[in-house]
Amino acid sequence: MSFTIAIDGPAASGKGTIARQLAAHFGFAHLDTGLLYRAVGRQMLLGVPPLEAAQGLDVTGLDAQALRGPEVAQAASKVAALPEVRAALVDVQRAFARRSGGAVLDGRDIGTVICPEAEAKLFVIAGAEVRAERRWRELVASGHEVTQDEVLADVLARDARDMNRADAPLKPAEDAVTLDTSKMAIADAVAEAIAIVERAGASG
Ligand SMILES: Nc1ncnc2c1ncn2[C@@H]1O[C@H](COP(=O)(O)OP(=O)(O)O)[C@@H](O)[C@H]1O
Ligand SMILES: Nc1ccn([C@@H]2O[C@H](COP(=O)(O)OP(=O)(O)O)[C@@H](O)[C@H]2O)c(=O)n1
Repeated sequence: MSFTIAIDGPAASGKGTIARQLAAHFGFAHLDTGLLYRAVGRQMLLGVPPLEAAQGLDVTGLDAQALRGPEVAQAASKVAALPEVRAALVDVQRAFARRSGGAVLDGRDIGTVICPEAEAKLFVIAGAEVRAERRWRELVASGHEVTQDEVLADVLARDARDMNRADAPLKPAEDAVTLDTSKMAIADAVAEAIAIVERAGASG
């Protein structure tokens, strides 16, 4: 059996949190596709040409902790605008989406480009100030020295780049259900996401 849940949305909207908890609830595997672009972005900061980095990426060995910072996030959204980088990362994501036992992928173009046939699609949003505050708390807790204004600027710059690029821009798929988590606690957002996925035919 293969069942794919596609979750897209802007930076720090809560899609990763929802994706992880949906995967645990339904017993599916989870792929945070942002980590792929972050890994390529980090390589670019180290001087490796982005296409070379994308083609040589070891997707099993990604160190999420080392990829979480705002500098890597900006680099990720720059390499993510390069069509050849996106093309180099398509196959690994599609193979993951179709693995037996079910899969949850979160990113920007999962419901639109990577897996338009996904059985369930969510588009997770929240106000920019709310998202910046959440991400700022998370970064400070993990030892990054950043101000809330710097995080807001990072989030807004990435949103603009991600929404306005020509190739696979951030936008909801026509058949995606939008979930606005601005005023929701994590548990409520997850419960709502589970209900949406159950309505799409998954059981768990
Ligand atoms: N509904 C929510 N209410 C409060 N905080 C949240 C909520 N959803 C996520 N968070 C927190 O916000 C931060 C960003 O969430 P995350 O799931 O990583 O977002 P994304 O994957 O969209 O970038 C995390 O620290 C997470 O714990
Ligand atoms: N499927 C995806 C996932 C991420 N990305 C890019 O990678 C960057 C980092 O993604 P991320 O999901 O780790 O970012 P956050 O939402 O966690 O802040 C984004 O700003 C996008 O530019 C993408 O283009 N397509």
